[in-house]
Amino acid sequence: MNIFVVNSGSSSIKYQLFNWPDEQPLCSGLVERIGSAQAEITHRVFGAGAPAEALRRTLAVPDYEAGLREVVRLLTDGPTAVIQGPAAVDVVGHRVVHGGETFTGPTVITAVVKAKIKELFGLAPLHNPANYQGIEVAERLFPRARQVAVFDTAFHQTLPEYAFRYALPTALYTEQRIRKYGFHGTSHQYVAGRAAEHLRNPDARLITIHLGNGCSMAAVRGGRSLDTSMGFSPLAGLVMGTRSGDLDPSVLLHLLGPLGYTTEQVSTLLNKGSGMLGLAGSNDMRDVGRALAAGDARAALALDIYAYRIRQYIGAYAAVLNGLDALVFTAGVGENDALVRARACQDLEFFGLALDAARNENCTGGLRDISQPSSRARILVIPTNEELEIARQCATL
Ligand SMILES: Nc1ncnc2c1ncn2[C@@H]1O[C@H](COP(=O)(O)OP(=O)(O)O)[C@@H](O)[C@H]1O
Ligand SMILES: CC(=O)OP(=O)(O)O
Ligand SMILES: [Mg+2]
Repeated sequence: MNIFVVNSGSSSIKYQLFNWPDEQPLCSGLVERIGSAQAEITHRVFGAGAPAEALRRTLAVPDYEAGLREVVRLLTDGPTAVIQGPAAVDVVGHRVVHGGETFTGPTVITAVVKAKIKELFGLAPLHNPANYQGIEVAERLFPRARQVAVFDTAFHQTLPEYAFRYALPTALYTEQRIRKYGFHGTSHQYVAGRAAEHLRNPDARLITIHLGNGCSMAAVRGGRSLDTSMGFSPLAGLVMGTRSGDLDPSVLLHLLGPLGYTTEQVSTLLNKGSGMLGLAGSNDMRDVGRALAAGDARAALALDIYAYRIRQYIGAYAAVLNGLDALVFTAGVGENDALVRARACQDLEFFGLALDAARNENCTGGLRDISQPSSRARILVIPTNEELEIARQCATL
């Protein structure tokens, strides 16, 4: 069986094709800057005889349909072909960011499921519309395949009510479903599973720290999410690439009232113009690192704020878990940025956490332990693989 996994973002598509049940990736790739004449496709083929280098191509990709069509061409034609045609794909697994309270596990996509995903556009305006478009295009391009949705929110549906409810009048929850949902669940679930295996402890108390463009943390025990830093939307919690994370809600009222912002402007400011971009001038942590090395004071303060927020959540989640077996760093920043990891683990001796500076600096490859042997809890770096986790969940259906 072949499972094709699609992760449609606001301007990109990440994809991976797996042969099942051996979990063997046949190829993977990324289409960036969809909607531009200078879009870029990076495509990698795995297995015997495959070219070692990824293929990179710049071309016009006006929309998702054009992007996925190009990917299908790479899968089926010429030297990159790994399958005969679209009919060789049995299942298409889609990352869908918001599943509300309706979806607690992988779900075969029907007209009813699509309508529900559409209803949730307002709660995840940066993500669900793109995910939905990815589904519609995949239905056209892989008409024979079963389409399955795997929701970012599903893993966090185990949060106890006292953790997911806000202290607002009850009717706002019962009638309007205003509550904490949490996101990046597929990633937290995947790395928590890997960590528990590594520790040989299925009941491990873990704090998983996903630092990508969007950033979130989760408190996980026995493979169940007990709390997480994102909330009603993916805007809450940590400082992110372009999102503010936690704020006093009065700041919004001040922007909307005395400062005369429209709701649209506030949304753009908090989702797209804040975080590291707003503080340091770039949402890419590599730029912030370079600016810091060049003595830029704004970059130094931005990194202080970013790391301080992570440390606050480590403290909170150690309390939620009543102890800690491991801290797990993952995603683009968490896997690659030794300075961010070092700053996030600073001054946590109280919790018995001791980072090994050399292991942290020289850390490449798969799962790595970067703590000192004397550390009471392990500090792990585990590359996330949302696509593999999505394929596994599709296979369970
Ligand atoms: N070598 C690196 N050092 C520091 N940060 C990095 C490095 N490589 C990637 N990143 C960061 O990772 C981010 C993207 O992470 P990723 O998990 O791919 O995010 P997303 O899935 O949200 O697009 C980039 O914005 C960049 O800041
Ligand atoms: C939910 C979310 O924030 O996703 P991403 O990090 O991919 O933007
Ligand atoms: Mg991501």
